[in-house]
Amino acid sequence: MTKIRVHEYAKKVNKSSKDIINELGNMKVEVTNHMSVIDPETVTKLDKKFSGNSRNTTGTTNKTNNNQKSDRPAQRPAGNRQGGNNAGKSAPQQSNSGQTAAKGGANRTQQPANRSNQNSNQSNNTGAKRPAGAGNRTQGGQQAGTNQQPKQGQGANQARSGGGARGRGGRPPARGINQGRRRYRPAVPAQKIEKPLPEKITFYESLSVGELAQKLGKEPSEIIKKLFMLGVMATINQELDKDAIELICAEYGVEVEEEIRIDVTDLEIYFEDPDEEEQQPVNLEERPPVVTIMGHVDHGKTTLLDSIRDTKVTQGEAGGITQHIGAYQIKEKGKKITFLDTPGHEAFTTMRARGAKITDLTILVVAADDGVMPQTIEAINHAKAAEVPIIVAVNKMDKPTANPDRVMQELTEHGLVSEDWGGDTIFVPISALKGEGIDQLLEMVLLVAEVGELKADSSIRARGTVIEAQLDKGKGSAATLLVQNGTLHVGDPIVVGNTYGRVRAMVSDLGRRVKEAGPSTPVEITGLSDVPQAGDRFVVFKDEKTARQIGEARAGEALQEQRVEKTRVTLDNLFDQMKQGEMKELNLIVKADVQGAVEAMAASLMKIEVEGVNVKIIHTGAGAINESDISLAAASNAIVIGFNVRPDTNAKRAAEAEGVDIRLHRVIYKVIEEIESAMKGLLDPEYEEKVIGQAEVRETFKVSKIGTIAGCYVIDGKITRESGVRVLRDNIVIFEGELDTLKRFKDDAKEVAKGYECGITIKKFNDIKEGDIIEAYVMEEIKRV
Ligand SMILES: Nc1nc2c(ncn2[C@@H]2O[C@H](COP(=O)(O)OP(=O)(O)OP(=O)(O)O)[C@@H](O)[C@H]2O)c(=O)[nH]1
Repeated sequence: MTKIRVHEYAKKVNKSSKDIINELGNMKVEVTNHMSVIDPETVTKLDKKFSGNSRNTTGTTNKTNNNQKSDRPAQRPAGNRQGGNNAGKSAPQQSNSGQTAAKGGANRTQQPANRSNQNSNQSNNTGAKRPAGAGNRTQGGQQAGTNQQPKQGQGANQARSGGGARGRGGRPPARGINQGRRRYRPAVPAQKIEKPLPEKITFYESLSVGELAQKLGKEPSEIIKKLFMLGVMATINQELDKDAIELICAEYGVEVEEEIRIDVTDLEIYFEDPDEEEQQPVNLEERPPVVTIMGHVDHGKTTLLDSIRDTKVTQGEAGGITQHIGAYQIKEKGKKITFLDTPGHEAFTTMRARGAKITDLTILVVAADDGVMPQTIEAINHAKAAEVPIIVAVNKMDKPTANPDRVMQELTEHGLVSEDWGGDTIFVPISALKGEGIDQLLEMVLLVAEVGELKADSSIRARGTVIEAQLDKGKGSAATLLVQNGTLHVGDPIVVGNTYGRVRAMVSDLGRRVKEAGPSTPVEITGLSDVPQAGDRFVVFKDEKTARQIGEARAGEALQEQRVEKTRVTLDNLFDQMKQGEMKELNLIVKADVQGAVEAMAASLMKIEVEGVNVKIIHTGAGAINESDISLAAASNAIVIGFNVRPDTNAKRAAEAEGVDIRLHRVIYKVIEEIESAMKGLLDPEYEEKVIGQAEVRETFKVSKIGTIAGCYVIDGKITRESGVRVLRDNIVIFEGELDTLKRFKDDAKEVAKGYECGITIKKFNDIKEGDIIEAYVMEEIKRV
């Protein structure tokens, strides 16, 4: 007889390699794996064991005396409900014999094959005693849960002593599960071929033990055992978390992937991962760059935009009457460039605040006769925060006072170093007024765009961003969209922000009706059910029904969200957000009275070290906190720190509207302390009461339905509509509550100052008398100064 490998022999006798390896183990013949060679002598022994197994159709089992781990097949055939039921209860008992159970696991999976194919030899008494003994089995199953798992030796004896003995304790408790699951199997099961393990399994959120077993092609009992060995007690229906799933799969060398279900109503997904059906952009082609022009007031942004449009748009587009739709497209050297024609960074940042990144490139206009100004710096920081490349257009070069070197010098301090000086920022001297240098500027735009490798696929359904939108008397809702990917067609079912519809008509920047618009093209569309907002995303869907569903769902969500305030970072919630892992970087904007203080503060703030969060200063400046600071803060989720400066009125209003946190200080170390404490979660908002004024009650009037009106005279400070009030009678507080109405003569007043008369009513209090003093107060947050 020639030498034969394990797997070859297994094939020959119609068994799995594992069976053979086990059998060899029982015979005390050592083999390492299925490739191991079996010597002829052993083969003969094996033959004795396996010979004629194909004739065996009785369902009896090959039992060896020392193979007590394989005692189970004899018990398995017809189903046993109790056995299954008991599985859970009995699982803990495995602890008595965890080792045995684990070792046995491998054998057990192959048992059915033994059962069907093997002729019984010296150990087949087990099987022989139970032809189709359902009764026995039921009992066995019931008892499995209540009996202790035997030690190996015991098991072997019990196996030999027949089904009954085994039923009382000869099987591992978890086997009940198998029995439960197999109750519909025929008494003589077909040969079981072990399923190959999958390479990878996927799951969503969690899997039950049963589901995991199914995915792995294993018996649940095997998984339960593995879990047990890992210290986890589980039942078949128990849900496993990601860690447990990964642990088990690692044991089998199977890869795990957690499925992330996509929220189809989130339009952002169509931008980040456009993996929606066939909508994956594959035919990527070059697309025109989208350019925003920014710069300080009066440095020539509008003039430049007009100059470019006038010189370029009309060329080759004779007859077109440019119309303002928020963006326009030109052609330079055969290539298109799209300009957003709302100059200034407000529009730019508003878009970014809404999560839309549409600008590929920024032209920073700096007047050569004026140099770098506060808004120039703001623009730089806005562009940097959005990671958009900057080309500097040094404007007004026609002026005799033009000093481009100064501009270059000053911009160096802000990280923009000209190529001439060894940096990588492109500077182009221009005169927007005279149209000089425009060609070079556009050439540079194309160059930077080329480096940026801007690509899009015009064959997919369109998606992009709203540049402007308004309600037009004649047209209804009209929105200028910038197509960022794909092609937009008339008739397309579209979701725009929280509204939807079908594109009824499209008008280009030249005022022409068009049927389609490709990547980077701005078009004005009509046909939406409502007016979207600038910065909203739009996505075209395959049919109107989907668009309507998603649009309506988004409108519903938006309504709900309106009620829930946006959670901007404030020092008070900073720690919570850090804890929730939402923040890794704390963005700060630092404004101070003098540049020296700005630098000192920025330097100290950068030194703060708190684990898990970095301080990033995204903008600094000397001077009052202005609206632009707030919009940058809102877009970048930053906190504004004012050192010896205050926000101006517009900034205050904007900060309130946007929920931007402004912290005002007069001592540097207090600023540092406050930020540090907030990062460590130590900051509690503190409030104190501040009395703002007193009014004396001179007369009272009782008016039905209104109650008592107190005719008062403000004797100190002022009374405001929002203040809390206390009623003092002979210096004793007799009531504390809220103002209801505050009137000057017949009109509602916001506040009434000292020396004036007013009428006051107090909520839920009518017992006002002449001579009472109404004290007004407000609760003020204590600024940590
Ligand atoms: N001499 C000269 N004047 C220019 C040039 N560009 C713009 N100007 C003038 O500078 C002034 C301001 O120009 P705008 O284009 O309105 O400046 P802007 O940056 O758009 O200003 P805001 O819209 O207020 O932010 C106007 O009087 C322009 O005529 C130029 O290249 N040369």
